Amino acid sequence: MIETIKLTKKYGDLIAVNEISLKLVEGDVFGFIGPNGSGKTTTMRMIATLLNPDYGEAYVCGQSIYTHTEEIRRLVGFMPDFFGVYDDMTVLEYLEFFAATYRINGPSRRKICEEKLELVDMSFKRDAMVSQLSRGQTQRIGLARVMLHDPQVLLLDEPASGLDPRARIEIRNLLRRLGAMNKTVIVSSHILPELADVCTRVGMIEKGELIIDGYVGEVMKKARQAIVLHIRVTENAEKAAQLLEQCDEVGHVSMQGDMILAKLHPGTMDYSNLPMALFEAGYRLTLFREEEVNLETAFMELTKGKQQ
Ligand SMILES: Nc1ncnc2c1ncn2[C@@H]1O[C@H](COP(=O)(O)OP(=O)(O)OP(=O)(O)O)[C@@H](O)[C@H]1O
Repeated sequence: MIETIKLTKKYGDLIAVNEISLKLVEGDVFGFIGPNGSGKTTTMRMIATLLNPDYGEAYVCGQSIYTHTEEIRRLVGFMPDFFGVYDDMTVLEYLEFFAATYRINGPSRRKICEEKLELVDMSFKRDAMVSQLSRGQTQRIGLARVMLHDPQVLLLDEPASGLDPRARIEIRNLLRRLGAMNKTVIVSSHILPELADVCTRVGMIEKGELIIDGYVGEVMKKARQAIVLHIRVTENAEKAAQLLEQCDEVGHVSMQGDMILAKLHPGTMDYSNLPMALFEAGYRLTLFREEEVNLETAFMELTKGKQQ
């Protein structure tokens, strides 16, 4: 659905996007994560044919961004991070106006607009003035707008920025629905937890370079190369830590307050000896569990050393 090959954009000496290669298929909801200025918008604008790359190639549904601009614009719905709305219109008029620009005419136009309003849970505001919407409601109308022509690919630039927690949850639910509808979605954010539970795939961009890219499961697996145990004993934690350090399974031990963090050697899965060793030395355990690997800890682990 979307393929980029060494996609590159420079602004003078600055390499805003540096040889990004990506391949996304139908139903992929790709969380594009990176700090401010890392190149997310620039990448999306190139895929949307709004900006010419300096080097590299991108295809949307098999069509090149260089030769099939018109076709790609029909296939893509791009929601920029900032977009204007026309104040003196009702919500429905606003959508009908944009539907007309997509040449959606006749009786189907109203129906399509109402369907998209339904999809973003905004039917109850169909007759409200656009100027009277909250920021979250405006974002949702923006999403309805980019879906009017039923694009196969959605490029959503920070759709949840500036929204309250409830509106963020609604955007997440909507992203899930889009994936279930077999759309291909790229959604950017500089906040990882915001996207962690809705994306099927994640990529992290730093200074124009894609430093991690993979299906959520793969990323977690990569990060899980070494199990970390969280251990707490009733007393003499420092001594217990020293004892653990002598065990064959353990690679590195550190303290976090009164908790011992024991990182096992990569690939070591069986650590059943460790509680035994502690018991036999007279320690009483109050905690013994594996550190949970969620997407956030996975990223922290995998990007160690890659970010300056
Ligand atoms: N038109 C331009 N001229 C010069 N430099 C630009 C231009 N557009 C973007 N840049 C630079 O390119 C880099 C990448 O910008 P981009 O907007 O793609 O980042 P981003 O990851 O989307 O950031 P944010 O999270 O802040 O939206 C930044 O250093 C930015 O200053």
